Amino acid sequence: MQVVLVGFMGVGKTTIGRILAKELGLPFMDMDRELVNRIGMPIKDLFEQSGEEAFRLEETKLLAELRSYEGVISTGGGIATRPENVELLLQFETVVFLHASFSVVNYRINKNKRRARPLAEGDVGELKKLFFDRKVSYEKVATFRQNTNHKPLKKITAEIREKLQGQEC
Ligand SMILES: Nc1ncnc2c1ncn2[C@@H]1O[C@H](COP(=O)(O)OP(=O)(O)O)[C@@H](O)[C@H]1O
Ligand SMILES: O=C(O)C1=C[C@@H](OP(=O)(O)O)[C@@H](O)[C@H](O)C1
Ligand SMILES: [Mg+2]
Repeated sequence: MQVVLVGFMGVGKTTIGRILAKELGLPFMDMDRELVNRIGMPIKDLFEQSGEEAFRLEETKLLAELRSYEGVISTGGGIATRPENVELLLQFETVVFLHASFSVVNYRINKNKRRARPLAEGDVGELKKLFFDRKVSYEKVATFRQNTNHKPLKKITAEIREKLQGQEC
């Protein structure tokens, strides 16, 4: 089984992916964590040293490698912005679009500063624009959507599992 989680920064991809994988008894891959291991530095440092494009190239390479990965994959929030990633994502068994309101993701990003997100460091207006601009690309690749606003994590993963089961029938 392949389950890929997409959605904006702070929507809960990493947190939910880890729990969902455990509940389904599947391996878990957080793409950002894997990329940090591979490039040997925090994402923020790569952005500063080599630019965002260098990160995007590594991200696409990893996504292509994961095409036959059996498990739960948490992507980074920018995954659906490149057309080549959209093509790849459409080939995975199930892609879940996690969504929440802008105020919720903005709150979560701010309380979670330690995990540096270079694209969230600027003006809140820019972040909001990115939030709305990216929505359409997540929709394009999604098999189904899952709301993560004001809900306990276990309830979110239970709802995803129910939708996954519904798909099998
Ligand atoms: N359903 C939720 N309710 C409350 N806090 C959440 C929820 N999902 C995620 N969080 C918190 O929001 C922050 C961002 O979550 P994270 O999983 O890193 O998001 P993403 O990988 O989508 O950027 C973390 O501090 C996490 O604990
Ligand atoms: O939205 C983005 O472009 C990014 C989101 C981050 O992942 P999360 O969505 O897990 O924060 C990380 O991949 C990188 O900072 C770029
Ligand atoms: Mg994450």
